[in-house]
Amino acid sequence: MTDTAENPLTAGLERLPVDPTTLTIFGATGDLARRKLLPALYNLAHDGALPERFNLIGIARSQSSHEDYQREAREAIEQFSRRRPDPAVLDALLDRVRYIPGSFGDDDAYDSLSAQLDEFDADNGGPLNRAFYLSTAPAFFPVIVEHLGEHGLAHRADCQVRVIIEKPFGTTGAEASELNRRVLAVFDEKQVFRIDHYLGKETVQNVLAFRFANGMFEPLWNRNYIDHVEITAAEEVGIGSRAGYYDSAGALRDLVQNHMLQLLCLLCMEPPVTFTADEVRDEKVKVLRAIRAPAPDETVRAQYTAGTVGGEDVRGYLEEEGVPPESQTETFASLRLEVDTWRWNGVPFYLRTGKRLARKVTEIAVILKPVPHLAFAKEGSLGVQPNQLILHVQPNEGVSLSLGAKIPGTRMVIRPVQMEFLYGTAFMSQSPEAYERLITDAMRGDATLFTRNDEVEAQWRIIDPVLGAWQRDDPPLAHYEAGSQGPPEADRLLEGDDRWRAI
Ligand SMILES: NC(=O)C1=CN([C@@H]2O[C@H](COP(=O)(O)OP(=O)(O)OC[C@H]3O[C@@H](n4cnc5c(N)ncnc54)[C@H](OP(=O)(O)O)[C@@H]3O)[C@@H](O)[C@H]2O)C=CC1
Ligand SMILES: O=C1O[C@H](COP(=O)(O)O)[C@@H](O)[C@H](O)[C@H]1O
Repeated sequence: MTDTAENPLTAGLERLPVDPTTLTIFGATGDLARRKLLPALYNLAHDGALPERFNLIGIARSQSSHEDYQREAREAIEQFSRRRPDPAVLDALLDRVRYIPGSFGDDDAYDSLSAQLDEFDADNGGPLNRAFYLSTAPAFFPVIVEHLGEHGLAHRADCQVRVIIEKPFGTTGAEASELNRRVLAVFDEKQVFRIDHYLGKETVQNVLAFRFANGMFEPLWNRNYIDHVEITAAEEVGIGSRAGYYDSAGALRDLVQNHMLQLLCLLCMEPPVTFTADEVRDEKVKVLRAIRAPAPDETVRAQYTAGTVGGEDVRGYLEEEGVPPESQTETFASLRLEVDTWRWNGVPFYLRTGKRLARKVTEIAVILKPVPHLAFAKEGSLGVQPNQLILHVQPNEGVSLSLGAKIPGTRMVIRPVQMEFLYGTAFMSQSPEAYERLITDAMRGDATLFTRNDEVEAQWRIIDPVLGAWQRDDPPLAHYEAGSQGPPEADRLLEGDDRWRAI
């Protein structure tokens, strides 16, 4: 694979202009900053996609100096970057990094931040745009936002100020509304960029390209031709060292409320007139509003027990470090949803996600209705199956379509074959990480791939009743062996609609 910049098929496409910016990461020593944000910034620098005048400020609790933090950032980039770092690019990036030790609730930290921002402005010959990335535990989101407001850092007449907020955005609809209220008391909605990193994935954006750049699928894209849809986000990994967060979240909040509902929105939304932030998000909100919350018997929740994943014995969820021995938290969630619109009425959408499943796979499988009549002899048509269109989000990014084809020979015997588009071979390039795209878009002020306040609240409106029922043990928690296809209870949801595709 060639680098994007050197690839004739993609050259020149990455460099949309970004105004000079100072990016501040709150939680700069944390797991997300180290594994994703710093490497994304390096890769943007490598591609020449950062503004010429770009500076980075890290804030966290640890008492480090600028030099210590630059060293930590170098190590994180060397360990996690998708590319082997070029020393010259890395040195130039780190040279513009500063660190402020301090507590998020402490006014001194914001005074130091304000002074450092002014210093960067002065060094760069004038005011730079400011982006504040809240890569912290959610409890700090309102604290930081309010301190930014109190210290006069939320609005500036001479530059753009933006705030990027990590997930989870609330743990219930009520919390999300309250958080929106507190954030929007300080910032205007157009300054706010709520991250859902799935929207930064190339293959997720390709759902829109696939639907709205190809005329041939639109006539089929409705209840007349589509039988049902399966959306899977399966992971091999367990919860790692994130028990503190995960045990209070669970799979429904962690992946369904955000990433999976976003996939569903992109799949179901009506075409926007133009590809602008508010038009795209208006259409997504309409989809969310058309989904009624599922009844308890249209949901499955389950927890993994010990098993084998990728040939390695792994422990069960209750044995994971930091998980309370009685925990009822689900590590697998599955829902049956319907989108009550003219286009989709009666089409079931099945969602499933889980940790410690057989392999990592995220895909959208659109299963079309069977042909109305088979003219072929019975034995020849045994292999005829409804067409399946699979949007492979990860891995093996691409799209495949199953077709019935005649097996070569003297008899009319049919079996399914695959037509495939693979990103790797079609574009001969490695896709950028989601955070590369999202950080650039936020610095450019393009909110198309970020969730709006009403959107996030509409997502919770679907999830809240499920959480309520699950708290009442309805349905009871099921179990599945690590490394398996998930709990057998999930098959019950699909009754009459085939079987889940194998993970
Ligand atoms: N990690 C991941 O893979 C993902 C994380 N997210 C979200 O990103 C956010 C950050 O997650 P993650 O990086 O994992 O969290 P971590 O716990 O690893 O990092 C938290 C950061 O906040 C700092 N911090 C904590 N308390 C304070 C305080 N009182 N004052 C100042 N600094 C403080 C820590 O500083 P110090 O180390 O110096 O104590 C550290 O830099 C969360 O909202 C999470 O949900 C979203 C998707 C994936
Ligand atoms: O947001 C999250 O996503 C990851 C999965 O992301 P992916 O890009 O690897 O598909 C998940 O592991 C994590 O629990 C969740 O918080």
